[in-house]
Amino acid sequence: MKALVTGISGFVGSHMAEFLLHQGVEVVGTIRNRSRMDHISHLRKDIRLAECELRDPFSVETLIGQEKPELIFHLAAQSFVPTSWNSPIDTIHNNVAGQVNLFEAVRRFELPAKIQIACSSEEYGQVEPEETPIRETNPLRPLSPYAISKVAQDYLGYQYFRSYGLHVVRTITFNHTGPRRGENFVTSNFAKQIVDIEKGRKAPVIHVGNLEAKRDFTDVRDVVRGYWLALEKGQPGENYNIASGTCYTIAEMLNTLLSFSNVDIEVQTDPSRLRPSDVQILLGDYRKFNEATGWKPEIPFERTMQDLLQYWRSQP
Ligand SMILES: C[C@H]1O[C@H](OP(=O)(O)OP(=O)(O)OC[C@H]2O[C@@H](n3cnc4c(=O)[nH]c(N)nc43)[C@H](O)[C@@H]2O)[C@@H](O)[C@@H](O)C1=O
Repeated sequence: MKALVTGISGFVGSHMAEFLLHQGVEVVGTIRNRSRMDHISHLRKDIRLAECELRDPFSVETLIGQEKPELIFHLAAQSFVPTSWNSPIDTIHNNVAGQVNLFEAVRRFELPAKIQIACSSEEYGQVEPEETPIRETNPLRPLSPYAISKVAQDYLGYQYFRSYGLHVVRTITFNHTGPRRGENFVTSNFAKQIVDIEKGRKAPVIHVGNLEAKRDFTDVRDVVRGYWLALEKGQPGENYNIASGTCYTIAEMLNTLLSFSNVDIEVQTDPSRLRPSDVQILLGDYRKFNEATGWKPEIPFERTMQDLLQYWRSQP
């Protein structure tokens, strides 16, 4: 069995590759010439890398024609919400055109591949507290250009299934974190600041944005197991929430991290970390996915937070 992982050098891509190798699957991953390789350096002898610019139809067609994978995990994306306000067109182009190119190449070669696409809980956007836990039937009220790009990816998945019968399974993943999470994202950002304080590299002040927002965090290792199950047991054309079913305020998440450290810190709001509009609450209902695949989260939030701190402590 051969799997293609787009964005293999990224946070989720590297965990996906590890999971697939454990299943005995042959792994090919896409990178770009500016990709950082540190997340996959330990896997280099076990995986194959292909340079591919997903925004370039020719590049994607060449890759798909050469590799003809049976499974595709489409994880490559511009995934940081604040960047999408600074460069909205780039985010939309990158995320949407990349996926269209992939679908068109699969279609052109009539490849019977199963394709998982990484959609996002950001698509739900403005959710009222009484509308939680969020089901797949909730309305979509996206609040950022990133969220718009994910709505487009999501509905393109639906449309290519309906129009051409592509085996597309849409996973709507809520926040996920764990070792190797990029330092821009809130869990890693706070964990790294704590470790910098522990190591005496930084004054004991943590800079934060909106601490009131509520997020539903799943461990990345549970998420990639979900992506595998989505292709093994999920129905083509369907969408599935992948979530923990519990949410914390960002302040609670910070306190959990701090409970595993002995630094004394001051918390300071940095206005540049506040967003033009922030999704206030994301709390997912994963029953549909559980019924289809048997998936449920296994790694407790506290362990994820501990592992994340350990990751940053182990970095030079
Ligand atoms: C499902 C979804 O999940 C992620 O999107 P996100 O929720 O925007 O993730 P984040 O870690 O940037 O922010 C989480 C919350 O934390 C608040 N917050 C407070 N203070 C800071 C802060 O200092 N930095 C950051 N980054 N956020 C902060 C911030 O305002 C927001 O309310 C991506 O994986 C995305 O790709 C995706 O699909």
